[in-house]
Amino acid sequence: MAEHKTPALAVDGLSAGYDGPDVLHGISLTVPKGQIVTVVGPNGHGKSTLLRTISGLTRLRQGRILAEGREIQKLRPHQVAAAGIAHVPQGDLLFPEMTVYENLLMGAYTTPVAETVEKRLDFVYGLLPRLKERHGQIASSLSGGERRMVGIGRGLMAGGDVMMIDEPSLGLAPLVIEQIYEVIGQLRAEGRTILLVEENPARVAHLSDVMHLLDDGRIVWSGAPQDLLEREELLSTYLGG
Ligand SMILES: Nc1ncnc2c1ncn2[C@@H]1O[C@H](COP(=O)(O)OP(=O)(O)OP(=O)(O)O)[C@@H](O)[C@H]1O
Repeated sequence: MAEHKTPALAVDGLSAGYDGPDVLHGISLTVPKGQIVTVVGPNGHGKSTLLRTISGLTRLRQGRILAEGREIQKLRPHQVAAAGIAHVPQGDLLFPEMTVYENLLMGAYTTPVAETVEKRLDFVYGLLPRLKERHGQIASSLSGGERRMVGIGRGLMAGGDVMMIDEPSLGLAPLVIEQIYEVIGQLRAEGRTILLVEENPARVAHLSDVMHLLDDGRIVWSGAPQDLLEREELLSTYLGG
């Protein structure tokens, strides 16, 4: 049965921080294969830190991280990527003077086989035809939405089993946010496994299988997205809605 299968990604009792006290306190969650699991919560409460810790960019102080049941918490970022966890960070973090094509290729840096890279590129261009049209354009001349699409495309080029996407709506106009989430909806329809971070639950409820509400470094609520939207007291306490 599905619930007994090893999850694509699991976090168990994870605590992490920077120079000072812990930012995350005992986070546990699982991302089953083919699902979109979303972490929502106010800004500055640790959502990005969670993804960064899974990626090996921020130091884990306690707990375990498992990819397909295998412990990965001691791996370095490139090894985490090679273990199948792709990270689309907040903001665009593209190489501004490189073309769309070159930025996409950077996502496949752990993949030595040219044919595999070519296949992934075909997939990305099929999903995001606007990037195909602009493959030779330098990243700094793209619109905000296009840059975000390159970021997602670059994550897909890594060919991971799990994509972690950090607040893809950040700084975009409402119509462009819709386009970005349409793309994520297409990935969901493809059966991709995604750990998504977003501030506003209403934007992603329709896409998510499970939602976790993160407040002050702790998961304070987990459940079905529709249930969260109906819990007015949670929304007003934690999200000011
Ligand atoms: N590099 C860093 N060094 C020190 N503290 C940091 C660093 N990055 C984040 N923090 C702190 O960790 C806490 C959690 O930040 P984090 O970015 O994870 O939150 P968030 O929920 O993702 O919010 P946002 O969406 O605004 O990034 C904040 O208090 C932040 O100031």
